[in-house]
Amino acid sequence: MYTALTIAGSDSSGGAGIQADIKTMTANGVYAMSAITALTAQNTTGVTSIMEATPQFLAEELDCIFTDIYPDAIKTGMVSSSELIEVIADKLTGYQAKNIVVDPVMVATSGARLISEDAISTLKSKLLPLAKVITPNIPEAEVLSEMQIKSEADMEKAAEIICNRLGCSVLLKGGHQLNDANDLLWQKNEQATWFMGKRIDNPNTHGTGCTLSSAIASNLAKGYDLKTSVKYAKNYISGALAAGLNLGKGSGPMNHAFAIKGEYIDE
Ligand SMILES: Nc1ncnc2c1ncn2[C@@H]1O[C@H](COP(=O)(O)OP(=O)(O)OP(=O)(O)O)[C@@H](O)[C@H]1O
Ligand SMILES: Cc1ncc(CO)c(N)n1
Repeated sequence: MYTALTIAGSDSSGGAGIQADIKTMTANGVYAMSAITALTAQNTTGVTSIMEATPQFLAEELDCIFTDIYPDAIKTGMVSSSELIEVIADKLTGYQAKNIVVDPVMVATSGARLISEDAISTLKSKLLPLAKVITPNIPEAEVLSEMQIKSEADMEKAAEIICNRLGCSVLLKGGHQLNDANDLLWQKNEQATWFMGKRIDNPNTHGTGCTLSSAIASNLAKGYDLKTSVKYAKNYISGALAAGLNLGKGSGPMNHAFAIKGEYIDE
């Protein structure tokens, strides 16, 4: 069985973070493991409290995983401090991890900040360069490229800047702000590949970013190339959104049980 690891924060409401990642990996037929960077007390309306793991504990989680069931792919999500980012970068390098997908989580859908200001520079210098692909949304890409993004042409410019600076491929997600849910994959030698998505009329988007990056990692674990992995992951998230679950008082979670599995759609 193919195996994948998520290194991320726990979401007590089960819609984002570790819980979204494990649901996604399982639904995509991959054995899921987790190294928890922080506990969050949160629900569909917001985050009320965060308790970080200690750097030493996170290091032990990663040692236990890598010395026993070696992951075929890894996804990282919420990592709130420089120290924790450094532990992850050291361990991923030391264990020669492959197929690393970094979701540079900065702010939750509800608006809560999930990373400290100084950790952003550590993320840029230590973790993002290890990634096969990073998956910023538009506000995160604005921080990483230091430019404003108002159009699909701006998305291409920003993705190129990030790719050149950090040396990794960039999947810039349009879902957040622009009208269509079109995502841009920028790879060093191939430049722009667009993944077109129709905007699904569903206000319940808690955990979309976590779900997409976990689906990509699952597909990489199975041996698909990056473009195919993104294509199937986009199909998965569209299925999970279209299933139309409506739970909670705020922006609710998606339905993984009825998400159509990525591989079976080829449009
Ligand atoms: N309403 C929608 N309809 C179709 N696809 C969507 C919709 N909203 C988001 N997506 C898709 O979901 C994926 C995640 O994108 P999004 O920009 O929402 O991530 P994010 O902002 O990082 O998520 P999060 O809110 O969990 O941090 C992308 O492929 C995006 O195109
Ligand atoms: C734990 C966690 N990770 C990521 C996000 C981003 O959606 C969130 N809301 N919570």
